[in-house]
Order: sequence, then structure tokens, then C-alpha cells
Amino acid sequence: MTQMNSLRKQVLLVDDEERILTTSRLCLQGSGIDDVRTLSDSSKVLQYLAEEPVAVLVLDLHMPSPSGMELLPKIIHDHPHIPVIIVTADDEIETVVECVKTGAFDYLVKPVDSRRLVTCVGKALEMRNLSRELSDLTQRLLTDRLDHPEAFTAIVTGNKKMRAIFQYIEMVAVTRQPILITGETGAGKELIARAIHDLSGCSGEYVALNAAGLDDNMFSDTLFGHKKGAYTGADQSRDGLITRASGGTLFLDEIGDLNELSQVKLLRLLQEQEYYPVGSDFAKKSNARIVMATNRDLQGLIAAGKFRNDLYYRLCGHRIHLPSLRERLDDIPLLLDHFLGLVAERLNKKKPTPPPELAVLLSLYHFPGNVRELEALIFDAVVRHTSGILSMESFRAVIGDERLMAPPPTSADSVKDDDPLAAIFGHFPTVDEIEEYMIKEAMQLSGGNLGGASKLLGMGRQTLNKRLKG
Ligand SMILES: Nc1ncnc2c1ncn2[C@@H]1O[C@H](COP(=O)(O)OP(=O)(O)OP(=O)(O)O)[C@@H](O)[C@H]1O
Repeated sequence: MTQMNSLRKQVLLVDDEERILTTSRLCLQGSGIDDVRTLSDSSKVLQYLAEEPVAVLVLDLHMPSPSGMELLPKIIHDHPHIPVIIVTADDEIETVVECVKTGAFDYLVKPVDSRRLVTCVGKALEMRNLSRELSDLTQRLLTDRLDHPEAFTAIVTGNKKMRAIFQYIEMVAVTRQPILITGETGAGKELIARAIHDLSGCSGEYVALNAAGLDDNMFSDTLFGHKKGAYTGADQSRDGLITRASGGTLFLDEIGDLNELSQVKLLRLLQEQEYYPVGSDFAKKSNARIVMATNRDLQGLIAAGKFRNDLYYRLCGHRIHLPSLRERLDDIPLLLDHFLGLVAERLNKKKPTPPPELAVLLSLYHFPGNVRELEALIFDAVVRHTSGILSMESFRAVIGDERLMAPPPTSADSVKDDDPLAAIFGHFPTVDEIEEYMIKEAMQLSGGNLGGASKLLGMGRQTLNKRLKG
């Protein structure tokens, strides 16, 4: 994994002037782009590209034969995936237009400004990574492959959307780019953050900080640490969590709760990998990989002026949205079985057998607290359980009340997205549709046994038989 990452960064500079090659290489390396190779003999470029995994090529147009102008069409033809940045003298605008038409990614004018060189190569590397990720993702989705299923063992699921998320994580976990995880409370965002860390290949620690309820002072002090004497009581300088996460992963939870000042500091950390310990005027560098999560609607917060637009766009590079539990009802039986076993073990009890209608009842509930809420419900039921089949009582107490409290929809079209019935049917269902659904479920749960299904449904065997035939 690490090797793949470094291959992605190889930058090749081609120029017949050794002095320019050295300056440009040092400038790129100084900005963190480590793997920079140089070639002063243009006749070796095609052979080099055929043998080495170059991610970005910076090509001088004016070189003795073959010139960059001559090489460009061949490179674009043979290696269309490599972004080529051409370097020209400033009186050659027509040539630039010609090169861009041929397929050059961007151009630099001599004498090359070092900041522009870094930005331009950085953009090309980002583009190259994105297109590689896209083709990796397509491949994974087509082959439905997981290279490291063991990283996801804590996440119980059989859902297709979740599997696609796992495939995406396998791809982006190695990139060191920040990742934003969104999804409702209790949907499993922290478990995803841990899986990302496990797959990242980072040797450092996984360190988590929940930003909810932290004012800027607490946030900065906890995350960035402070200098001795930064404030009354700061008798010693202290490192923040960011130092502990060095070479590892920093998981920032509830970032939708950050205030304006903390958002600016987070943006600097993401953009420049830089931060200031409280009371210090000297920036420190961080190499921690940053994974963030929120259950809040960031776009809504932006519209309300409570979240910075620039931070949001910086966060969106790699984004994972976890579906709520009601959007993956097929996971309920698996989670039910998982938590029954887990809780029984914790309580030192025999794993209870759930009644078959329990999964149906649970699938009708909208679970605002998602998997966490399901776990708590099961915990409560297992605590009360003595022997035999698990009682439905504690589930009915919560689910029944909740359903009674839910406001009735005003029209079929006004059903909210989080309505459990809408989640199953995609719209507010008619009584006939519900009946058909219940009958199908009961037949499935009873393994096609008419007697068992009629018992589950509380209807006579003959009536059920009639409905099935009708
Ligand atoms: N798919 C799953 N399999 C097993 N356990 C799960 C799953 N999803 C969530 N959980 C469990 O549910 C609980 C909540 O998960 P987690 O803390 O990851 O949610 P979250 O989305 O980060 O919530 P919040 O937004 O409130 O921080 C944890 O105990 C976690 O272990």
C-alpha cells in the first residue's frame, strides 16, 4: 500500500539545463513532493516513461533534438494518463495554445516562478490521483472485490451500499488525504474512521477528539497544546493530541459544532499541515492524517452562516456518507443476531432466541439513534430476559410509543424521508400494500409455512390462503 502511494508521486523534470533541473527539484522537494527525478537528455524520455511509473511530467519545449514540441504528441499518445506540464519562453503564446490542444495539462513560463511550479505540479498530482482512484474504484465495483475484509470485521453488515463504501475506503485510506464521514448519530462513523486508520498503513497512533461543546480555547489547547506561560496555570508547555497522532490518524468527531475561530485553525491544518500551539508565534508542522465526522447538515450550516464555505470544500475531497439504519433494513436481522450474542456474552447469559416477528417489528421503526439505539434496545431486552424466546415487550414499549407519537402525514406526497414506511415502500403505502408486504415477510420468516405465517399475522389459516391466492 505504501509503495503504491509513493509511486503515485513520482515527478519527472526534463530540461537540457542541469541548473534549472536542480533548482526545480529542490523547490518541489522543499514543498513535500519528495520523489522528483530529472533527465537532461531528451532522447531518453520515451524510454524512461516506458520503464518508470511517472505520475507527472514537466517538459521543457526548447531542447536539442528531440525537442519538447516533438516529444509531446508521442507522450500524449503513448501515456495519456500522465499530465504533462510544458515549460516555454514567454513569447510563445501560440505554441502554448498548440500544446494545450495536443493535450498538455498546463504550462509554465520561463523563468519559472517557484510557487507557480509547486502549485501546478500539486494540481497535476491531485488530478492524477483522482483519475487513478476513479479507475481503481470502477475496477473494485466491477469485480466486487475487498482486498482487506479483516479491516471491517467490527462493522456488521450485508448491505450493498455499505460494501461499496468499504471498497471506496480501501482505495482512499492509503492516500493520506483528509476524509469527511457524514451520517446520522449512531450510524457507525467512528467504526469507519478506525477502519480507515487500520487500512492506512500508518504506523502512528489513532487519536480521537470529540469537538462537541468545546469552545475555541479548549479545542486549541487540547488539539494543539500550549507553550509554557500561555495562560495563568500553564506552568509547563504541553503537547496536544496532534503530536500524539503524529504519523498516525487524528479523528475529529462532531466538526459541525466547531466555532468560527476553530474552523479557521482546522482549515490551516488541512491546507498547510500547520498549527500554532496556544501562546506560540511559531507554526509547527503536522503529519497526522485527518479524518473528520459530523452528523450535522454542513450545507445547511453554511446557509445559516455557521460553517465556512472554504473549509467545507476543503473537507469534501474524500467524503463518505453512511446510510442510516432505516436505509439498510436488510442489516437489521444481522445486527440483531450480532448484538444478542454480544450482550448475552457480556451479561454471562445464554444467547436468547428472538421471536421471528421481532425483525419485522424492528424494520417498521425509524431508529433516530440508528445502530446505537438498536444495540441499547437489545441490551435492555436481554437484561430482562430470563429464559426461552426473547420477549417483544420492551421493543413494543419503545417502538409502539414512537409510532403513536409520529405525526400523521398530510398527504401521500408529504411523507418525510425518515418515515419508516416511506423507507420501505419509497412512498406512503396503501393498506393493501402494507398487507401484501406483511404477508410476504411472514411467509419468508416462517420458511413458507402457512400455519406459522398465519400465526405471525394473527389471521386465520384459510383467510391467509385466500389472500395468497387472490
Ligand atoms: N455496523 C455495525 N456493526 C456493529 N456495531 C455497530 C455498527 N454500526 C454501529 N455500531 C455500534 O453502534 C455504536 C455507535 O457507533 P459509532 O459511535 O461508530 O456511531 P457514530 O456515527 O460515530 O455516532 P455519533 O455521531 O453519535 O458519534 C457503537 O457502539 C458501535 O460499535
